[in-house]
Order: sequence, then C-alpha cells, then structure tokens
Amino acid sequence: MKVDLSNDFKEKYRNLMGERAEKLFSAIQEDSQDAFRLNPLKANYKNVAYPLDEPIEYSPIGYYGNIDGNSIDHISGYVYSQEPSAMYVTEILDPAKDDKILDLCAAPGSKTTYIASKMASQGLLVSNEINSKRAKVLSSNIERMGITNTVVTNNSPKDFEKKFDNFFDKILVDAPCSGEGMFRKDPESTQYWSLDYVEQCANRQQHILDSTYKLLDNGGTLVYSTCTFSPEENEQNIDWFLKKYPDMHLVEVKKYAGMEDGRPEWGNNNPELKKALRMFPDQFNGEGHFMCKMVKDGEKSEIKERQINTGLKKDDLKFVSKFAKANLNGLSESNWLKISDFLYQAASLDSRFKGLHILRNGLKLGEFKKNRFEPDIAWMLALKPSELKTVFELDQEQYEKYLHGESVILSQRPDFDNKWIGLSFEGKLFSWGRYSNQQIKNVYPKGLRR
Ligand SMILES: C[S@@+](CC[C@H](N)C(=O)[O-])C[C@H]1O[C@@H](n2cnc3c(N)ncnc32)[C@H](O)[C@@H]1O
Repeated sequence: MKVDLSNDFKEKYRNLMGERAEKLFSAIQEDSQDAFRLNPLKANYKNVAYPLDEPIEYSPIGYYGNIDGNSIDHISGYVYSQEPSAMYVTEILDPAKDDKILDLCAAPGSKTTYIASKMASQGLLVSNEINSKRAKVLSSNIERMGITNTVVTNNSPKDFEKKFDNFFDKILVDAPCSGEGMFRKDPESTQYWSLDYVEQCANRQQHILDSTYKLLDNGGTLVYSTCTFSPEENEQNIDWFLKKYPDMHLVEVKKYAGMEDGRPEWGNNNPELKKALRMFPDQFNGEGHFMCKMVKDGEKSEIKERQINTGLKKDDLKFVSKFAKANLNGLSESNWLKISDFLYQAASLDSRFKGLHILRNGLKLGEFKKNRFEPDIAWMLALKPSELKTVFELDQEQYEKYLHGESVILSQRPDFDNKWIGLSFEGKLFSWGRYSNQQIKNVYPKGLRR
C-alpha cells in the first residue's frame, strides 16, 4: 500500500533535511522490516520453528523475520513480534536483575516483555498503561510470556506521583507520539497527522516527563523514546527537560551501523543532543525512532517497604499444598497474596500500590473454589516441564481440537493418574489439562480458544 504523505509533512521535512528528505520519503514507501524476539524465560527457549539465521546485531535475542500469531511458538510465549528499531530501546535501558523499573507507557507490551526477559523473574517491573483496553492487552501479553515479576497498572502518570517519588531505579517513557516513524507499517495512521497534532503530542510528552522526573530515584536512569521524526517531540522536548531539571544529564549510547546522532540544530543548538540516537529508515534497517538515555545526579535513596496484609487464611494454604503435592514437584510459598478468591505470587507487597488500578500483581496462581484450588493458565505459562509431575505431549490433531475447546479422549489408560497435568505441543507447555477416566477435559480459557 502506498503511504499518502501530506504536503505539510513533505514541506516540513524538505525544510529540515534538504535533499535527504527525498530519500526518507522513498524509504517510507518501501515494505516495513519484520522481526521477532525469543523468550529466555521459557525452557529450551531457542527451540522454535522459525529460522534463527538472521540475528540482529544489537539484540542477543532478536532476529529478522515474520512470525505467525497462530503458531504454537506464539501461543506458548516462545516468541514476540517486534520491529528491530524498537528492540534497541530496551537494550539501552539495560535492565538488571535487582532493579525497580517503571515502564510508564507500556501497552501492548513489546518493550515491557523484553525488559522482563532481561530481569530473569527478579527485581520489580511496573508496567503501566493509561488506556484501559490497551492495558488488558498488555496484561495478557505479560501472561503469555510467562512473566512473574511485574505489576500491571492502568493509571495516568500523575497517579504515581503521590506515593512513588524517588522510587524507581530505571524508567522507560516510550511516549505516545505522532507516529511518523510507523507510517509505512501502518499507512492509515497518516490520516491523524497534522502540524497541530505534532504540537499536541509534544505538549502531552512534557506532562509525562514532568511526572517521570519525580518518580526517578537519584542516580537513576531515564530512557525516553518515540517512533516519530519530529524535532518538537524529540530534541526540543529533551532540551526543554534538561533545562527544567539541571540534575538530569544525557549519556552516550553505543551506535551501531545506520544509527545516527541526535540533531542539536533541531533542539535549540544544545550540543548535548548529539548523545541521543536517531534511526531513519533510509539508513537503518528498521522503522523510524528516536531514543536517548539520561541519568539523575545524586545518591540512591533508601526505600522502605510497607507491607500490605496478604489476605491469606490457614485453609487456603491447605488447599494449595494439596494441589501442589498431587501435581507439582515443589512449591514456593513466598509473596502469596489473596485478592477475593484469587491467589497470586505477588511481584510486590508494598502498600504504595494501594489506590492504583492494578490488573495483575505478579503471577496469578489460581482460584479458590468450594473446598478446592484450581490453577490458572498464567501459572502454566510460567512453569518449566521439570516442575510438573506430568507433561502430556499432544499430537497435531489433539492439539488443534484442544485449542478449539474440545477434550482429548485417550485410547488406553495412561501411566499417570494425577488430575492436573501440563499439556505441550512440539515440546512447549501451553495449557493445563484436567485428567479423569481416560479423558483430558478441556480447561483452555474461552477467551484464548481458536
Ligand atoms: C508508543 S505507545 C507504547 C508502546 C509500548 N511501549 C510497546 O513497546 O509496546 C504509547 C502508549 O502511551 C499511552 N498514552 C497515551 N496518552 C498517555 C498519557 N497521557 N500518559 C501516559 N501514557 C499515555 C498510549 O495509550 C500508548 O499505549
């Protein structure tokens, strides 16, 4: 599909870039570049059906190529589709295992799931999304990828200001923007673009950055990124931010072939802006992006946690222990949290989260029903085969029927008799199955069936 670039857009970039603008316009008419990531949180995570012969130089888990959303690799959370430029945002954030990280504009979750995979189920990741529909998609992507250390919230950045000042070691602001860098991936998005829209986005980004400053701890790192070319949303906003908060500084990031410096001349001639990074699709094999990394002066604060009541009763422990004894090879009882009838292994028990709209706190283990406990799909997606008493490998026909909502009838008595088993296809766990009487009853969530 041809991308319909408006005259205002072309004139603006001809003025800004001279002859180079024509190269940019032609690149925008070319096909976008697909890529995907592997998920190191899964067992044998390189065991995927997609070719891994075109690795992305700057991402140890990124590969060029297209994935199918109906494949078992996708359904079981072994792969995540993400265009190559966007992958570098997480690499420059450089998440560490014991960090407290906030991803403030996180849906649908491509950067958050990458961050989590680098944290190896440790530390704390807060993935926030202001839009409620998008926050649900974010939450389900986090579930699919088997992520356990994340609190998913649906709030505005301002909502965090009351309780989280100087709390986070690292913050990612992947800001809502005018999306010029995604025009060729989503040609219809050009219809929302105007010179005014760029101004509105720049203004909204300044509000988000104001909140972010308060939430970032001394010595902390802030990565700001957009998928747009406009100077107003990029260099000019960063120049504004650095002047408003003189204890924030840009730091150098490594630039691979095709990545360019930020443009001081687009940001009030602030020479520091060279340290930012730009990707233009006429030079770089990916979509258009801007990103930069900043640090805050000062010594790290001492953060004291105030723990909430976990809501657990003695009987609750009894039911889960009984379930685990029958079906698992062990059980960690740390950070258990009961919310109405649901049991979570919480990513955080800190009372600061009270008052936020939380969609998911860590791993959803399951639900207490009358005198029993039923495990949740989220738990299965986070388990390794070695943690289960029984893993049953389905054949192609059984797998397709199970995904569709049908039960599996076994032709003979199997060599297990426990009730809750892990179901796998091509060696990848994707669902619980409930065994009884030579049948594996279908417990695949209705919303996921296909
Ligand atoms: C570029 S997208 C984020 C993409 C995401 N980081 C990813 O990698 O999948 C920006 C997000 O910011 C959200 N947003 C919109 N207005 C916002 C605001 N005022 N404050 C915070 N986030 C906002 C949008 O709903 C959108 O999901």
